[in-house]
Amino acid sequence: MIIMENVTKTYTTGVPALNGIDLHIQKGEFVFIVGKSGSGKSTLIKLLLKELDPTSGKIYINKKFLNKITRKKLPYLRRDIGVVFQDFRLLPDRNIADNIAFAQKVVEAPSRKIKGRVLAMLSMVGLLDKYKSFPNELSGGEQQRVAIARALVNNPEILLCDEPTGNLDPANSNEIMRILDQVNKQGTTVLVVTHNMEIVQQMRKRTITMSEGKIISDMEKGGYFYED
Ligand SMILES: Nc1ncnc2c1ncn2[C@@H]1O[C@H](COP(=O)(O)OP(=O)(O)OP(=O)(O)O)[C@@H](O)[C@H]1O
Repeated sequence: MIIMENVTKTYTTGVPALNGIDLHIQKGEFVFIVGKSGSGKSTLIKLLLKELDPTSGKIYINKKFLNKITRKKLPYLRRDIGVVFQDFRLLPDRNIADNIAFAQKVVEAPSRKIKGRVLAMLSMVGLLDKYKSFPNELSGGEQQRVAIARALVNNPEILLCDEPTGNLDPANSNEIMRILDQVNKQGTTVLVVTHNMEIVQQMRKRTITMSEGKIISDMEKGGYFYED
């Protein structure tokens, strides 16, 4: 599903942000990626989305060889991957139903199908009654639930979350994790970058620890490498 082979990324500054990453993630896994600030987590996410290309090494997603995907074919890759960010990134001038529908319009789904899918997604994140609200009328936790609904509306095989609970209090963070767990149990592969070690401990999922551009531990069920 996701394969990285000896992947290196060096920015123009010359510092290797990723240095020899070997990573295999199977379909249906739930994986946390943790590590100190600057350890290379966001760079790894950007490579998976092909926002950046590796300096060396190979990346495959769903058997697609990312190194060889042309810019023109990028939308096909992006259909396989939903993304959720720390800062939600909703469109402020559209209500939440339109925020979610927007992602479907981008892939040119028929309008009847869009409506049904948007309602199904809103129901999944428990926000059916708020479909006409605008993002600024929702709490942070609710906005993140909308962002998850938007990321899943095209039924991607993979959901990438970059610090999804970074702006949320513990109760909202737990609710987001409950939804991500449910999404994973329905078959979506879920990858979560986080600094929230409490959540990592509670969830007991595969946890990869990065340090200085390398994977320094890869443990089942919430084990991670303590670094100080
Ligand atoms: N655009 C860039 N140009 C040059 N160096 C960069 C760039 N982006 C990141 N870096 C460097 O690459 C390294 C890895 O950064 P990255 O953002 O991937 O870390 P991170 O683990 O996601 O950090 P954080 O937890 O703070 O988000 C750091 O040394 C960072 O300074």
